[in-house]
Amino acid sequence: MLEAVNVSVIYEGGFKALNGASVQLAAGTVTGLIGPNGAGKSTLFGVLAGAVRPVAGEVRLGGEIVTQHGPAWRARRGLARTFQLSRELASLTVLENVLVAQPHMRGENVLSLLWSRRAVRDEEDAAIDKARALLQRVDLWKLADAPAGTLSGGQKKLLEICRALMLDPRIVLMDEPSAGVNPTRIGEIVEFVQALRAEGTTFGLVEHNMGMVRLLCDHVYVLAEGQVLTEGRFDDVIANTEVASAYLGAQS
Ligand SMILES: Nc1ncnc2c1ncn2[C@@H]1O[C@H](COP(=O)(O)OP(=O)(O)OP(=O)(O)O)[C@@H](O)[C@H]1O
Repeated sequence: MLEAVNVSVIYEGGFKALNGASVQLAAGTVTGLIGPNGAGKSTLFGVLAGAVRPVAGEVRLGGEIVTQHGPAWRARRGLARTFQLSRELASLTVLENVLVAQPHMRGENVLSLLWSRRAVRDEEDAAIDKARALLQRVDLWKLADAPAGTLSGGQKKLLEICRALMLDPRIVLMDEPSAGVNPTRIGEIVEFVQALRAEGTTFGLVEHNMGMVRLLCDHVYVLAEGQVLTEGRFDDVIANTEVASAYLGAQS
């Protein structure tokens, strides 16, 4: 379980992007954060991941208070986040993209490299096996040697999820997985996330595509002006007239 409790964030210049927001991502579920542009959804993701430090409130991971720990520390505790492929990563191959997401245990330590080349090689072989298994699941292994920049929008999203999965996360935060994806291909991302959830992975999802939210999310929080306006099952939340007209109507 990952939770934010009464978190507030003030950006430079004094803008209060979050104002006492609380959310819980229950284990083995997909939790959606929805709401209008500027509501604070990405900021709240940043707080959960450790990239944005709240001025008030706390973050708990598996019951432990982790507010003071950054993204790398939280990633080692099983919390991963998907990132849009940067320009640099787009020029690497699909396989290289997944391999560079693997945390290096011995490989980055020069001394142990010298002492234990064999162990490093074994580790690399294991990483390649893991990467291959992931890419095969999403039908990208056949494109392993293609530059990632040549993939379709939907394939890039699947690759971003595979990169996150190299960390063996218990929890994955996904910011707008439908962005830039042909609507006819969104189902492939939905199916992959559903399969991973069935295996026990917990997801947080910031998403404007309400079709995707409806298909995927067990629980939804509606954010507005840095606060949680309401929460519940998707159908119940959108049945709330205030939410439907004021916050979702223009975007769904
Ligand atoms: N680094 C920053 N410095 C100053 N203000 C910021 C910063 N990042 C975000 N903001 C502001 O904080 C508010 C919340 O932004 P945030 O990106 O969290 O909203 P969002 O709900 O994810 O919006 P969107 O749906 O458009 O992505 C916005 O008004 C935004 O302009």
